Amino acid sequence: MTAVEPVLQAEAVDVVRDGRHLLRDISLTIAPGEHWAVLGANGAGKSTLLALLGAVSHPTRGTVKVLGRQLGRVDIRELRAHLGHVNPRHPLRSPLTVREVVLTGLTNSIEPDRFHPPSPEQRAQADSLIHTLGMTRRADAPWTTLSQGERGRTLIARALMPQPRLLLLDEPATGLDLTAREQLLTSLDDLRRLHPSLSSVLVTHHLEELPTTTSHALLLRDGACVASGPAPDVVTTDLISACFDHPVRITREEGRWAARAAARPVASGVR
Ligand SMILES: Nc1ncnc2c1ncn2[C@@H]1O[C@H](COP(=O)(O)OP(=O)(O)OP(=O)(O)O)[C@@H](O)[C@H]1O
Repeated sequence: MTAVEPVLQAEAVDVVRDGRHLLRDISLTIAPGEHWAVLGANGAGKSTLLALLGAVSHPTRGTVKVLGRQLGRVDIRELRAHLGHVNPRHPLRSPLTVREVVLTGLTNSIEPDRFHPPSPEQRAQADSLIHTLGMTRRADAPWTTLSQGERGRTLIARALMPQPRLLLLDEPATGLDLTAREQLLTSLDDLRRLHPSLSSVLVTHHLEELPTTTSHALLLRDGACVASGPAPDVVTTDLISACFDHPVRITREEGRWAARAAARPVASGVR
């Protein structure tokens, strides 16, 4: 039996900036079909890790390999073609429609490439992704009129146009209201079921923002790994309390996690 090649492998990675360790000795292997959550408090190093995984920055020490090819040794554009990185601050100002925005994912450009119009197959692929992300009714709506949640789902469809092996999501539910957050999480679950070999990494500090299909988790604290592995082993009361340096109680219901402050022991004599 041949072993499945990991989509991404980070080994003993350190990131040092201005003499400060932002990440220390982080190792992570992501296999096809795995959906990782990276959890940690503000400043723990989550975005720094995601920038490494997205080939946006380089490690100070250690190696990052995308589909077996090492960051720093091969053309970075070639590696990035396998990585769907969703930038929540997408700098689009013009009123392109949802469909047009999704199609710009083919050229990873902000505006459409007028010299390379998409083929009928590519248009059909865009419509299929728009459908999976629950945006069919808004496919012809201009970007400038979209809600934050609709923009987020449009950008995920855009990132998927080049058929990446790994989707990187940095706090995709931040700022969304309850309905928009639930629509986003349902869309992510649908997407993962429809594309079983796609892998993903989702960064958040809110456990309530984890889709039910989250399979693995890595907990960061002050740039170091507190725990990593299958989500049920890692997203636990003890490990999350250690990660956030605060006593919390973790529950999981119908696949979704929730965290709340652990009840404090009542001191004797106090009513
Ligand atoms: N270029 C840099 N030079 C020095 N320090 C940096 C640099 N970039 C980030 N940092 C610091 O590194 C730490 C980790 O930042 P990072 O953005 O990765 O954290 P995070 O876990 O994503 O935080 P948040 O949840 O607040 O977004 C922070 O203390 C940040 O101020």
